[in-house]
Amino acid sequence: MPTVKSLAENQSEALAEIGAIARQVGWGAIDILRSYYRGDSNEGDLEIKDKKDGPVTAADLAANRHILKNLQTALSHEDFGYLSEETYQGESVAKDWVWIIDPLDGTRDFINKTGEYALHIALTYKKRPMLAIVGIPEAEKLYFAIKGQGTFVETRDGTQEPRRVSTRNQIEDLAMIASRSHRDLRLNTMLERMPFKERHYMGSVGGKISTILEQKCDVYISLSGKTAPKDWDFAAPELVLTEAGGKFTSFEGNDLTYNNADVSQWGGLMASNGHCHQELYTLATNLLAEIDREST
Ligand SMILES: Nc1ncnc2c1ncn2[C@@H]1O[C@H](COP(=O)(O)O)[C@@H](OP(=O)(O)O)[C@H]1O
Ligand SMILES: [Mg+2]
Repeated sequence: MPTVKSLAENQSEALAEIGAIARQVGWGAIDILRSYYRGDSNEGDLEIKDKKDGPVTAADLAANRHILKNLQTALSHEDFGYLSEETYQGESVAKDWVWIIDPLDGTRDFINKTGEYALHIALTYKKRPMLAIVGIPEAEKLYFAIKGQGTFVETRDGTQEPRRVSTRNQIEDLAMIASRSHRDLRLNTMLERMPFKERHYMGSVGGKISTILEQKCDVYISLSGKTAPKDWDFAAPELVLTEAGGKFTSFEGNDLTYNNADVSQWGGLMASNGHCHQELYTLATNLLAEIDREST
């Protein structure tokens, strides 16, 4: 059984072993989400409930139970902490190694049947991601990455292929993707003023990052408003993008940290293929200042 001791002794071997466990758990959660999505779950209806930060369904909760139960069975209980969207108690977890889990990213799109939802499982060490799974149930694909070892996509039959970001390197040639449902006037105005070649909108952070890994898009931009995305929305997508050659930072160019006192990720998030990353976040920052001046 992989433990914190084995992680300290031979990190890459232990992470490879944990990665295999996490992928298996991820496929099980994909099956649960797909069966609720199709309405053929034995466990009953979707039972949609509105919470402060958006809707939650029986599918979120069932996938969450599956992930926690199986990770906790396969791994030493004392060694790892768990920060999950569905069980978050308002406090950070006092462990070095912490799993950050979103069993259903894009719940609103799941309910609205756009097919644009994902599953995120990240293992972080001292607030930074070391291992990540992003499952895309409706594509039956599972992206995974281990720090320093690249990003791969796995299909149902266990076939794995490496993934890299696109080589497009002029802002005018880039395809941008942003949220379908979390956009306010400030973000919309900023996106309109950026000279992208294409603009796309879809649900789920994992889904948007997967379009960059498939080289259909090159940039994902998000901006908090009255509310902000949370650690579980970003931790796993970050690592699968950066290990594929992309960059994932705040509008100030900083890395994000996770499992802080506040799980909200306030401010702007720039995720790109990396080739004009600094130019992109500098432009975003300048445009926001311009927009804010105009509105006062
Ligand atoms: N400005 C914001 N405020 C709060 N949550 C946000 C947000 N932008 C994105 N998110 C969260 O990020 C996830 C993906 O959002 P989107 O589909 O719009 O990209 C959703 O979470 P969940 O569906 O996991 O609850 C959503 O709640
Ligand atoms: Mg969720």
